[in-house]
Amino acid sequence: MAKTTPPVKLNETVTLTIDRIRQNGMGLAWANDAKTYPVYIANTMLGEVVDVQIIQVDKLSAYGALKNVLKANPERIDAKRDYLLEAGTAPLVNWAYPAQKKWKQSLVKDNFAAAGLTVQVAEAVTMDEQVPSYYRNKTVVPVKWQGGQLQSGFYQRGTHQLVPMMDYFVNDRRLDEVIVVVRNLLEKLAISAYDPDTGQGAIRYIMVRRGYYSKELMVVLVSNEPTLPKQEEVVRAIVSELPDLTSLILNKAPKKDYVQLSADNETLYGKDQIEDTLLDKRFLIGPNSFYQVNPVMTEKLYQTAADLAKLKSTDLVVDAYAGIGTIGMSVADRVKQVIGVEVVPGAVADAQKNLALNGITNATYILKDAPEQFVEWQEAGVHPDVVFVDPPRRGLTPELIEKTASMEPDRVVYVSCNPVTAARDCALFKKVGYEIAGPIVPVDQFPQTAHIETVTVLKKKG
Ligand SMILES: C[S@@+](CC[C@H](N)C(=O)[O-])C[C@H]1O[C@@H](n2cnc3c(N)ncnc32)[C@H](O)[C@@H]1O
Repeated sequence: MAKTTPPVKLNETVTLTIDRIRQNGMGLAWANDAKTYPVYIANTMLGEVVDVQIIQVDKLSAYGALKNVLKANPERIDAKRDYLLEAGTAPLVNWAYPAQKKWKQSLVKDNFAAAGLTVQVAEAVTMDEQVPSYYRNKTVVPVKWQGGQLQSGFYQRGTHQLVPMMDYFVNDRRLDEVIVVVRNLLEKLAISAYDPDTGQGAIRYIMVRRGYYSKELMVVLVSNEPTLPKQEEVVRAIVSELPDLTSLILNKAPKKDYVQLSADNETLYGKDQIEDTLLDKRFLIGPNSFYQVNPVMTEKLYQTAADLAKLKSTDLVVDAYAGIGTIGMSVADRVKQVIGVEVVPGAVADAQKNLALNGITNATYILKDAPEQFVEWQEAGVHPDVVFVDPPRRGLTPELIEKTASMEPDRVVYVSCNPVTAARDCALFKKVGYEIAGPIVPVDQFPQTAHIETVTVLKKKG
């Protein structure tokens, strides 16, 4: 192959036009007339003409930092929160919310088109606020001693330098307050924090989770060491400074890897879980359990999924990738039986407690890898009417899709947090006899970010 020289040089400033917005919310501009060499630029919008300083040059593409907007998209705003762009936590913060909503709708359509599927996509279901913010019920924040102070914030990309941050804009405000209170107490008691350079020190992260309706508060100290220095003093101080504390947990995570929490928890104060409500059902939530982060939108998401499923009182329903059983339990009253599967032991334990808490007797949750469980169900002759799937970002496996089709459910309701894998998997469902019924509904669980949740209904053909 002929050796080509990139059309841009490191540190030079160039004027570019944003041609499209990528999946992660970054603008793409072409650096050459042939449109073969893209430059990716954060904090840009479609059609904008921008001055960009080139900050990374690779063989096939480059990254640029926005210096100046020469021609702005009419929906650009100045949220005066550019630190969020650096943190990467709210990449769309300078987009007026209607522009975020419109882009997410088109993103879903484009992803399905790329997978060979022409689909209708409804307008995104959104929060009621004009500027949706302060919605997250959980945050995990790294801490580090720097310049004689214990800082909490985010790691600057590619470095071990922690940038202090107090207002995350997307967290429930009480979460941000609690992080600061706990961090200050740990600082006062001179508790060591994990240093990624040396691999030494105790506290790695502070995690806070709060019930939206219950206001119950869980603080998790994620530690590199099995006990904390001055543990009793730490507990006493946190308990006395946080009157709303329901649960204080030590999570022992001695590994030097990217997994934030281990499965090893010790309750230092209060309960092992907090409780919250979704669609009038009560849920116990442990430190390791997946629980949707935007409670207002979660209710809208589940409502949308249940409505589109057109449930009947005779239906046998599968709740796959169930977490603590929230989807299945929110529809259990309307159907004959729910059978669920989830791979995280703590989540299944919570699901079982949640069944009892809500007096639900027509649902069961199994601890297993979902594809494996689908094989077992299929071999046992199980014939569900409706299958809900809500997998992580990587989506479903071809085997699970094949086994689903073999069980011949009338409807599959695919709840997804990644339109790329949802589109890929729906194309596979099409090959095994299912078609997309009605428009795909995007649900904006993650305003100010590039993420979007979707609900797609697949119906058995013929
Ligand atoms: C996006 S969450 C959805 C959870 C739940 N449906 C909800 O709405 O809260 C995906 C869930 O799939 C679980 N999971 C991941 N891989 C799995 C697998 N191979 N088999 C079963 N569950 C899995 C995760 O632990 C997580 O609870």
